[in-house]
Amino acid sequence: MYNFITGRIKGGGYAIKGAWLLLRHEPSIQVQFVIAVIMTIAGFFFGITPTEWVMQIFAIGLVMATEGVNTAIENIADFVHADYHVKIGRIKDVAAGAVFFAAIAAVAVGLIIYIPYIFYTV
Ligand SMILES: Nc1ncnc2c1ncn2[C@@H]1O[C@H](COP(=O)(O)OP(=O)(O)OP(=O)(O)O)[C@@H](O)[C@H]1O
Repeated sequence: MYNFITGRIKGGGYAIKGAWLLLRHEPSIQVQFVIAVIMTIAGFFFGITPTEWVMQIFAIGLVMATEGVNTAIENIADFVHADYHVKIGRIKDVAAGAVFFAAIAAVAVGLIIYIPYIFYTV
């Protein structure tokens, strides 16, 4: 039981270290983090509802998590095969495609939340 708990705490530490590495070294994650901060400020500014907060937080989390996994896949791909290979290109394209799905969903959520606040509030 003690080992289980210390193991989980250690795992959490590695995860926080990984999140910090992404924020420090990955330009795409840095851009998404800035967008997340702007959207959070917008949420307070427009006074969005709790449900809208949940949607927004999920959208931000989905994009940043997918981008993190994409970065890990890119790193693995470069590690196992640093030279050009058509399969490595395909693996990276597919991983980037996953981020694209998440980003499209996040943009849709953002538009659905904010268009009414921007255009229909008197
Ligand atoms: N070793 C390779 N072999 C074949 N194609 C590759 C290789 N490395 C990259 N590519 C192609 O270049 C694209 C960009 O790859 P790269 O590793 O530069 O990612 P990136 O655009 O910098 O991603 P991110 O912005 O998320 O860091 C890939 O999606 C793939 O099509």
